[in-house]
Amino acid sequence: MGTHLTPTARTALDAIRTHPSRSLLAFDFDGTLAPIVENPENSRPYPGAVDALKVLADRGARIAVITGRPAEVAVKYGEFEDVTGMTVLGHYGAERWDQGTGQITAPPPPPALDDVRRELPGVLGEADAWVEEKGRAVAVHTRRAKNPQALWEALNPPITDLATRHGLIVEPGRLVLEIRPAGMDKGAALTTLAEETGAEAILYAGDDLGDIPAFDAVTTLRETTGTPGLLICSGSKEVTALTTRADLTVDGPAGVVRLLNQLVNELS
Ligand SMILES: O=P(O)(O)OC[C@H]1O[C@H](O[C@H]2O[C@H](CO)[C@@H](O)[C@H](O)[C@H]2O)[C@H](O)[C@@H](O)[C@@H]1O
Repeated sequence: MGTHLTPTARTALDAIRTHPSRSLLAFDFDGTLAPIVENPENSRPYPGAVDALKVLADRGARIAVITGRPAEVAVKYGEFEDVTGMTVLGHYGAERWDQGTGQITAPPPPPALDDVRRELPGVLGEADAWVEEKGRAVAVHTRRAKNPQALWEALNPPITDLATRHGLIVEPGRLVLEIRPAGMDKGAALTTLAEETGAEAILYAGDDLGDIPAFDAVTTLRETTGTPGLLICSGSKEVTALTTRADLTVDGPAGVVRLLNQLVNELS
């Protein structure tokens, strides 16, 4: 694996192989562990993904998923209950589930979301969009529209305006515009977890724009603390922004699982 890696990425990979118990392996969910599907409620991990995570966790690696999903939903869809010591950070890090306790911590949803919910139908009008209710956020999906990308682009300005008027932000993603509170992102979430675990090597895998802060966090940790990091892009035609930042681009969730299995086979 990874014959053309940069020196820091190579160091990270070697460290993970040699000392999995000192490593933090963190993953985005949709588009990285789980293939993209039309209906978000049907999203499930690629076959073999969770089995590979279980083996790595049993070898002592700290496994995390950092997702835009509510933590409870990611744990349920991912069937992560048996991955030893795993942490799921939901809503970009605002929520947390730990396998050890089975507990979820989640701050209350921002009251401004109620106003957004009231005004959203007027903003969407007759648009062929689907609204996902997420508790601490609402996501407007265009994947099932006749022209998904055109609708996404048309809805971006009015949805951004709606969010801004209510002190919220828009998280753009793969044919989705999510209205959510500011103040947390996957970079801050990953940095906190890296500090908490004292990880000596980090792997992060993601596919979408919301993963860029996590990629940046790994880069910063490499530069400031010297922690070796390996950045994996779960490649797609929909998002190309991560490929230039990644050490390795693989072929979507199938490629991520291939890589995990390779890692499992290479553990010392
Ligand atoms: O941070 P993630 O784990 O990548 O979650 C981001 C969003 O993922 C989901 O939407 C995406 O996946 C759907 C299922 O494959 C797909 O239909 C949709 O087009 C994608 O944008 C999820 O529904 C969102 O709530 C998450 O924020």
